[in-house]
Amino acid sequence: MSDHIVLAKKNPAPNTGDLQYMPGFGNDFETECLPGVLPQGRNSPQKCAYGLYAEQLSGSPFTAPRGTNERSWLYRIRPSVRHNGRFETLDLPHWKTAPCLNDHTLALGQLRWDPVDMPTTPTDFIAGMRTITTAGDALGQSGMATHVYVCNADMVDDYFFNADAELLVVPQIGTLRIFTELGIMDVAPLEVALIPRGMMFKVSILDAGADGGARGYVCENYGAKFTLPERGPIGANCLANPRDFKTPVAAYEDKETPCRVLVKWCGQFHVTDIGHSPLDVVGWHGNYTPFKYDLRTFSPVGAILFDHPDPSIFTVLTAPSGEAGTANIDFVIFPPRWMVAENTFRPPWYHRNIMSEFMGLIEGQYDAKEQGFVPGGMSLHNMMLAHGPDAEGFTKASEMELKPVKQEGTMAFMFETRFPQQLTRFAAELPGLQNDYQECWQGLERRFDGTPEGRQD
Ligand SMILES: O=C(O)Cc1cc(O)ccc1O
Ligand SMILES: [Fe+2]
Repeated sequence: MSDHIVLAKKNPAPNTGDLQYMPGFGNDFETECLPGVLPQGRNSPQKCAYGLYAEQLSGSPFTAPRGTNERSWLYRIRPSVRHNGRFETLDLPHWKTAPCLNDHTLALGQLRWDPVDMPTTPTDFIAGMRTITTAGDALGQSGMATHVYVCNADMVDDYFFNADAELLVVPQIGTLRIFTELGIMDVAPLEVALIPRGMMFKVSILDAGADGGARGYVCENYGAKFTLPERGPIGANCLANPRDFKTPVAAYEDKETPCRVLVKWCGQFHVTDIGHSPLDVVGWHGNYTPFKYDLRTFSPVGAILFDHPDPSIFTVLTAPSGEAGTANIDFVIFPPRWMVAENTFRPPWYHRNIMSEFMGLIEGQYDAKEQGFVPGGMSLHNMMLAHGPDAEGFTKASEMELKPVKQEGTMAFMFETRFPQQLTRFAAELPGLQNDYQECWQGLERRFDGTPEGRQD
């Protein structure tokens, strides 16, 4: 950690490296780098301690119901408005925003890709964002985009905020250090991080992969914020537990050198100069916060006698759309777990879905695909398009002895949305697009020639 960064110290949690986090989902937190930064019993005293400025960051309308009302109070060296004049437009050609229709000529179909290559020239997290699909309409504050980021350079004097969406970051290779206005999070593969809409941040690569860079997936959520799904009859525990979400303690940079603030706003990018680091929040309190979550702390609940349940049992976070049970986005994982169901075809069933499914693989193998879906790769099974296990997977799962089997060393995930996902031209023209993906189902033969008990071949 460099000299000019100051970190608050508070209730160190175990196993969090040199950074500290506060546990809980949607809590009202408070954290300060110096004693007495936070005013007590009020938000906006005539003079703030240490001469700081008070600034509110509203993540919901003032009048949102208590359950969804989110804001934080930031006590900072300068207010955010202190930058050098107007914004200028900036070109980031690979980061697209919905609606982004008819951008390619690829025919409709089930799609799968090999991993996107690492960049060969210095590329930071923002420049390395490559949009794969867009869905809905960012201006209508609904829908989402899926991206892959590939980067090999740190953001040093560049800072970014996204007015269009919150960002759910899913690293696949390399550990990211995400320095936000509210604190610093280190996020490694098998962890995810959420950066709230409008919150300033920069990303550096803490630990690059073997090929010198970092890669991962991002879900850009234009709609209502990600929250925990209801557990229904599961009760008060399991799935993603609130205390496993970690919000960083306050941290600030006291840096008085030329910097830039980059903004994504209604699908366009803008930049302005600023003479200091905008990550200058010395203390804050509130419930509009970034957080990270370790996917290994997800406690899966599944079938313990027979049948394959709907994958919604594996929902980590859901972003509601306003229509009950119809998510703008569900973030679903397929973690290591025991498969014990008797007399059951255990992998995912053949399926057509009104929701549109984008999938990625962080490590290991996914149980519906024997080959071709590799870590860092992705697949798209769009609205109402049929999909399911490949022929090899079907044969194996139909004939295996159904003793308990542990699926180990695997972590796949899905960004599932109610909106059809529109492919970008970049995705349609990626060299890693598998032209032979359909082949994986061609070995599924006609099977209507068996006995009532099922064909024995
Ligand atoms: O592989 C998929 O398509 C995702 C998926 C997984 C599952 O267990 C059930 C349905 C489903 O769509
Ligand atoms: Fe599916």
